[in-house]
Amino acid sequence: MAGYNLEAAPLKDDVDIVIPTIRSLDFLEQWRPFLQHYHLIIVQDGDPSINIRVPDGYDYELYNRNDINRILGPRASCISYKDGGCRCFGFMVSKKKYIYTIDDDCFVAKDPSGKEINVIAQHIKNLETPSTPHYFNTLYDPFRDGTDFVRGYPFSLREGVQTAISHGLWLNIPDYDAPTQLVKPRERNTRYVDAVMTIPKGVLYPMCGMNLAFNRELIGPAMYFGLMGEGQPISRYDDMWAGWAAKVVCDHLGFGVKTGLPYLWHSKASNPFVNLKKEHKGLHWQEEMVPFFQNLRLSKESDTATKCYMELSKMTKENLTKVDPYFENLADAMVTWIEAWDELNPPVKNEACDEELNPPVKKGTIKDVKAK
Ligand SMILES: O=c1ccn([C@@H]2O[C@H](COP(=O)(O)OP(=O)(O)O[C@H]3O[C@@H](CO)[C@H](O)[C@H]3O)[C@@H](O)[C@H]2O)c(=O)[nH]1
Ligand SMILES: [Mn+2]
Repeated sequence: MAGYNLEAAPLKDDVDIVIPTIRSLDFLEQWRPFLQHYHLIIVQDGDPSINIRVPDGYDYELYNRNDINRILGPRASCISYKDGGCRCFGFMVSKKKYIYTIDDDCFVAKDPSGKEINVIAQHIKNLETPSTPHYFNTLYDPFRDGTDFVRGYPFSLREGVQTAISHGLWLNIPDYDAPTQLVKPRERNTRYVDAVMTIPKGVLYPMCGMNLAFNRELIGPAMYFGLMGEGQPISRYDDMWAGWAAKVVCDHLGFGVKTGLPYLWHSKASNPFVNLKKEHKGLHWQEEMVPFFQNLRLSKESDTATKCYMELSKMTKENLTKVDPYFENLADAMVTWIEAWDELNPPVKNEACDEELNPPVKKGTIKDVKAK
């Protein structure tokens, strides 16, 4: 692929870019310098008979609802329809180590010096350096250039843990819920905070899927964006559900989650009145869902993301069905998701000794992390 500087595309063979879309992919024109060397997995939501155009020069796979039904058969029921949560189908069909997922109404942002931000380069830095979930560093990420652990930071904790998730932020339209958008229609985020930080162990956060990267080998099976959209009582909590679940799984398995840089420019295409209709049950249920995730404890037998997720599905059924019968369906869909994940991502066997080549990742270990 000619034309753009390969240095702007680090680890190009290890990253897939997943885009859910009900609109157009013209936004990719502006991203060429940063995204054109990567492979795209586009999940076309809504009417599958609509032909969407992918800008020339991009290498991509495109899946519509008919494709999802054909590939997953009855298990396609676990993939949301008419909700951005359909993106997780892309996570499942990818074979790469890292996923970067971005929405179709997002554009390249500039840092305060006026330089265009290379989102993937920053996410990869975040993912390839350790996290520090056990003790907070007041100068934020000690693995960034020009900073370190502050005085009083125990040396025994400076190795950190492997990072599984990098949550990027947004300039212009912030990720507010519909009521907040409705009362502050003109609010724009102009504040560029030059910081990356680890979200401490035991602390949950509202994960947004708009500008998100993760290590699918470590946490992929826990990145299920739930059952939302058409036919369901709730929408737009897809990324929240995935974020809460993935964080408790990361905490349990000893992996870290970072938030902060990189920023992108969000020029919101969704409508807050429509969003309020889609979100209103979630606005109530989050008061029960968050304490559920805060209080659950996974067992020590759950030593992989898959096993954690199966245990989580059982706990969802036991604890949240009293909130609404919907959660029973969600819990079943979580199991279906894992079955489908395993079918598309079978464990790799070493035929010489008949051992699995991808055994459970040892808790809290860091592979290939360069010491500072
Ligand atoms: O039915 C749908 C609706 C949307 N999409 C695609 O999903 C992403 C995000 O959609 P949108 O820009 O409308 O959503 P926002 O309100 O701006 O952003 C947040 O909502 C989250 C919850 O879904 C989302 O992760 C956040 O970023 C776009 O690419 C749409 O095209 C869809 O596929 N199906
Ligand atoms: Mn948007």
